[in-house]
Amino acid sequence: MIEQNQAEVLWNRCLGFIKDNINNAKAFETWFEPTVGLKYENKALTIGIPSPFFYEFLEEHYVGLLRAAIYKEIGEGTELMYSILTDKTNHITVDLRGGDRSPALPKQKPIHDGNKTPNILQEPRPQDLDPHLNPNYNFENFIKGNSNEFSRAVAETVAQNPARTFNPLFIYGPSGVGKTHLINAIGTRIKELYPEKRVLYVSAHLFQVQYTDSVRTNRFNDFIGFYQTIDVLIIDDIQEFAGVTKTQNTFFHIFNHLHQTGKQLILTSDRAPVMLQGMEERLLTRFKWGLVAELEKPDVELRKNILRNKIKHDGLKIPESVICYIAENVNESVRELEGIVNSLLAYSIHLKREIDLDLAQRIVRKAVRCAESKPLTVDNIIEKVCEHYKVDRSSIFTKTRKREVVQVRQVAMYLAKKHTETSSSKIGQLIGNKDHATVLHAYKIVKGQVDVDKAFKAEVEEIESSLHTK
Ligand SMILES: Nc1ncnc2c1ncn2[C@@H]1O[C@H](COP(=O)(O)OP(=O)(O)OP(=O)(O)O)[C@@H](O)[C@H]1O
Repeated sequence: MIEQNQAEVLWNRCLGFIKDNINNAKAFETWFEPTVGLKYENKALTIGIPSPFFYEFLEEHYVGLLRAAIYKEIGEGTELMYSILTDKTNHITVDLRGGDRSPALPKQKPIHDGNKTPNILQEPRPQDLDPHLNPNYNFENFIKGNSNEFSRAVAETVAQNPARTFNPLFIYGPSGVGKTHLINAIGTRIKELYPEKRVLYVSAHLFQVQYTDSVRTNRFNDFIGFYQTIDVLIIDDIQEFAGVTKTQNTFFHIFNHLHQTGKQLILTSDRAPVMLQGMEERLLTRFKWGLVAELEKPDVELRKNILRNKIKHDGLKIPESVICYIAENVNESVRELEGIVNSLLAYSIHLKREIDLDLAQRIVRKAVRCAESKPLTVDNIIEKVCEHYKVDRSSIFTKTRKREVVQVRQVAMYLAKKHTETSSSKIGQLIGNKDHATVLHAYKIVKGQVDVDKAFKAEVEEIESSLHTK
């Protein structure tokens, strides 16, 4: 490969020829002076031009002169390539190939190596591009509910009419609520309706890796050119761009190019644009150009429907009472729900027993120990302790000194002191109408036993693990 300065030398010779032969000095100043020789390799000279319009204009008006210049100064058969300096400070360029429309310059071979060879004038066939979509994530198996109805509806609208309605479509929401599923569903539907469209799903992380790699291997032009050929660009977890300025800068140019040329952008994030710290303002503004839709945590009805669907899909038999129990107690994300069903299946195979409420409770307790955000009350504790020791709630208010009832009171007092902010006298009042000294005594006794008796400790821990489940 000849150095770039040699490309400059070659192109300057061509410019000399052009200057001598052009009939209008002003035209030379306007159309040729801003150009620069960038690269010469494999009998192809790449020149940098300020905008795509230069390419159009030069090819339309000066193709004969260009051919004469490069044939004379470099040699017959030399190809001319254009590279748009979209950002002079950062040297971001977009490669175009000259000559396709010009009989004067040699015709280049058609390029159809899909993902690898970007060329926006000779777009690779759509079938050469792997969209990287997950076919398991489609609209058919995306269960509808109150929390996702709006996002789902706009997703379907975008899928029906890419780049005509909401552009960009920005979907945000906490982890595991179906963002990736939904955007894959959009991509898959677009491919079904418009097979000729070049759809690409990419995680923000992968985009960043590709970008860094392209810079490292001197293929930055290929990288940016490739992304500019995409019709529907889907980027997941855009919050990963926060704080990485160069990636943001590059994405900004790709975003602008695609948006301006009527291509669809679909983005997801774990938070709303306004909450995206470390993201350039100009990008945040653009994220809000189209539609920002929130995917909320699924409500209990949606959780039940998702569970029923998964159970049916996996060919499992799980009683409705178990479904309700899981849906009511596992409320963080759909991913968590799916995990519980998978664990249930694994446990039931391992223990060779039917999936029942008891098994579900054990698994849910382990999985969502601290999921509940509501503060515990003394009442919650009394309920769980009574449930555990199978003692009637009302018995703790009687004067009885039966061993099991005394134990229930003491354990309840211990847990109330440990897990609530309630004062000792209030705890005493709520648990059998005792005074604060009794509560402190109970706490000491239970704590002492927990410290020395492993079995008792496990028992108390089991109650503790149930405190946050309904
Ligand atoms: N409404 C739904 N119907 C059916 N499955 C769903 C639904 N919502 C989420 N899921 C399932 O839940 C799992 C997690 O969803 P997904 O990966 O799309 O979440 P996410 O919001 O992208 O999470 P993250 O931000 O962590 O990447 C997937 O298996 C997905 O299929």
